[in-house]
Amino acid sequence: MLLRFFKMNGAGNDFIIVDNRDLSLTKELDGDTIAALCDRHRGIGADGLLAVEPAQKGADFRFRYYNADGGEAEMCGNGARCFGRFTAHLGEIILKKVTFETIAGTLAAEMVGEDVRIAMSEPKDLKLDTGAAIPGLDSALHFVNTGVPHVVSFLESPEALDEFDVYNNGSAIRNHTAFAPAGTNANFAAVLSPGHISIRTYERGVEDETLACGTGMVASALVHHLLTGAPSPIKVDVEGGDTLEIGFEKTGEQSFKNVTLTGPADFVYEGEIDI
Ligand SMILES: N[C@@H](CCC[C@H](N)C(=O)O)C(=O)O
Repeated sequence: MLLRFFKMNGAGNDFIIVDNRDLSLTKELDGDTIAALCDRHRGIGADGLLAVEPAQKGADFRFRYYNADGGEAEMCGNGARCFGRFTAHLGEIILKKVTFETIAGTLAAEMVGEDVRIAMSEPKDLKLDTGAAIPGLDSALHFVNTGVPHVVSFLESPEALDEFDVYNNGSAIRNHTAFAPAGTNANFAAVLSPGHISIRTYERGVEDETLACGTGMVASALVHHLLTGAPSPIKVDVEGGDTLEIGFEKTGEQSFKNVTLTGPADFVYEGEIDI
């Protein structure tokens, strides 16, 4: 069959997006097919695939997200902005706000000028300095689930981050027994100035560094706040060159509400491919 798809990216994290509101694609889009579509040499190429499905709990849509390896993940921050932009354009009138159900909860996307702002789920399982370690890395491994699991480790300087081996260190953290069986994404960060950080992320399910990771930016910004007291909003520079903004309100020593992620979500092209 011919699959109609759209290609989008959020800060360089790139996605295939398909409209499955009539559920006609559900059988076709198995894990192997998704992995083949995301293959950068033999397929369309992407960090993940987003499917728009009908809502089950009263929101506007249901959000499904699959990593490049074909496995489903609970949430994707950059994907959520692309999903928001895409679904806002599905009707005759372009919507300003859409809501959608993810495995991590019901979220909202609001169009803010050129950007999209996601109202994120409340972060959970936050632990500063988990005590886990990998050989050759001295900095502490902090953990927080911002929709999906994230480790955050702050390096001593932006220069150290530039030269850092994200692939090998990220893979060691992603597969560390301390974060099994789900595994984790791994973010390496550096402070540029108070309230402004830079991060690089190794993504679970892509099994490599990506140009940006939205839930990773949120995790890193919240850890930066807890370690330094930097107030909301926090700016995050990513490997793809963009700077995004994380907003939050603190509700307790290590709890937050009204967490937002604001940044770009761009259409690239649309096409058809035989699957
Ligand atoms: N790119 C994402 C995160 C996607 C899911 C992640 N790879 C996982 O499996 O946890 C983002 O922008 O948040």
